[in-house]
Amino acid sequence: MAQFSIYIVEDDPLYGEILEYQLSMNPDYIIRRFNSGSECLKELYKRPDLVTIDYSMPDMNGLTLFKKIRDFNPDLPVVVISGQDDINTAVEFLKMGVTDYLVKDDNVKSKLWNSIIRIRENQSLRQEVAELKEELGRKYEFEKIIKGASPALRKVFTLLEKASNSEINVSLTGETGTGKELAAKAIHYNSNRKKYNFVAVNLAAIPRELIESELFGHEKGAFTGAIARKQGRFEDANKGTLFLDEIAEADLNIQTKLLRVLQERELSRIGGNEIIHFNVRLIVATHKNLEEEVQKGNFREDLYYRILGLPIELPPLRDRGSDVILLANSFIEEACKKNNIRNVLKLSAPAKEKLLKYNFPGNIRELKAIIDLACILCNGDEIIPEDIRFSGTRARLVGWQEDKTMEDYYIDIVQAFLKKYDNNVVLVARKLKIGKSTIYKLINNNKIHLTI
Ligand SMILES: Nc1ncnc2c1ncn2[C@@H]1O[C@H](COP(=O)(O)OP(=O)(O)OP(=O)(O)O)[C@@H](O)[C@H]1O
Repeated sequence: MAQFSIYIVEDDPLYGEILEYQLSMNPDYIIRRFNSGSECLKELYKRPDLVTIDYSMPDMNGLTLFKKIRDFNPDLPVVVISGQDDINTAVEFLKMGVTDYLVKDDNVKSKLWNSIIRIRENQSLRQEVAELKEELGRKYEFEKIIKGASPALRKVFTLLEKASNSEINVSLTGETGTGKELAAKAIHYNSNRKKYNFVAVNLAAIPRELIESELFGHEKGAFTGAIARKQGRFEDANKGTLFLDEIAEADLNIQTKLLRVLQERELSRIGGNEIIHFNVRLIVATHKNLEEEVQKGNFREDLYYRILGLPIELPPLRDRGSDVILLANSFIEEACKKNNIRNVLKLSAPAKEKLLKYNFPGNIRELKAIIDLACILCNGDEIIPEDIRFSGTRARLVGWQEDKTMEDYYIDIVQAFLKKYDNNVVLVARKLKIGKSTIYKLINNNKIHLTI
């Protein structure tokens, strides 16, 4: 067990010594003795784990001292040791929240010993309950922010929890609108860094020539237009989390600078000499396949390994089964509130069917926009299929690329099905109406990689 600090307030030096001697038999107990209440009060800021007080002290009586201790720390256990065997005083103290009331008799040493054991047991139980509550709170928070209950999302929740409980860098992948930024925020706000800043930078949204100054800051006059010193986003995120969205868009020059800064955990602003140390957790996101970008020579391999950390893939909405309806209902509720629609609208059965059949290339962001519009178009209490409008340009084949061959598409499709059905080759073969051996051949020839 950890060390346990006990303050003894006792004006009788002999009695104080006896108590100290008895308690110091336990090597975990760190004892300090005070001859008066005021001396003890001055040292409370050092956060003892327990205070024992004599009922009658020269400078203040036990009751006054106890009230002052309570004002300072309402949770600190206090044991009163009194020369008076007066039941009324004992009851009064106990009602006020004293942990124990002991009478100075021949057995007081062993009674105090047992009382401390009980207090410690209680404290560790309370701590355990608090920890369990916090853990529960965390789960609740994740599920409150990131809505969904599909098996694909459950796997993500497990990883998000691991990420928030640790300090590891995180790399989020997933198609546009799958909730990468939301996941990054959820990690931050469930982590020990939550009291500090969550800073998001979208590298695709900033002109190339400004990225360096945005990330690392600049000194006044560092370049034309630098009219004042500017702190960079790394500094803004100190002790917190820096979310670099669209990391694949960083050019090789920025990649090199990022690598150096991340390796050394220090930076200097453009045009400055001062070395600035920082402490950030990095979360990066991209809708591209970074490994492929490394192979193509577009992304530095050493930087890739430095930022990879814990990779988390956000599944596309079409792989989240009935989460589509769960999310739709939640967005309907939000939209009705926002638009002052009194009765929360319902999704009719054919409307649900229409949503479930769609492939949502824009994922959750697209679903949200579709639902917002449907709530406005809806005439009754129920959303009907006609209220649900898919934008023609978006309902295209996902992943369409001119340089892909028919075989590439074939492989993509089989790979996607294997992922969706947990690598169940027999089931995938049945769904796609192809032979099992065809799939096994693709796996054996390393054309398909089974992912977990
Ligand atoms: N599971 C979810 N529950 C509720 N809302 C969600 C969920 N996932 C995403 N959203 C919402 O969908 C929208 C898009 O999410 P977000 O911006 O996090 O996606 P993204 O993957 O970062 O997109 P992009 O790659 O385009 O930057 C946001 O409004 C977000 O709040």
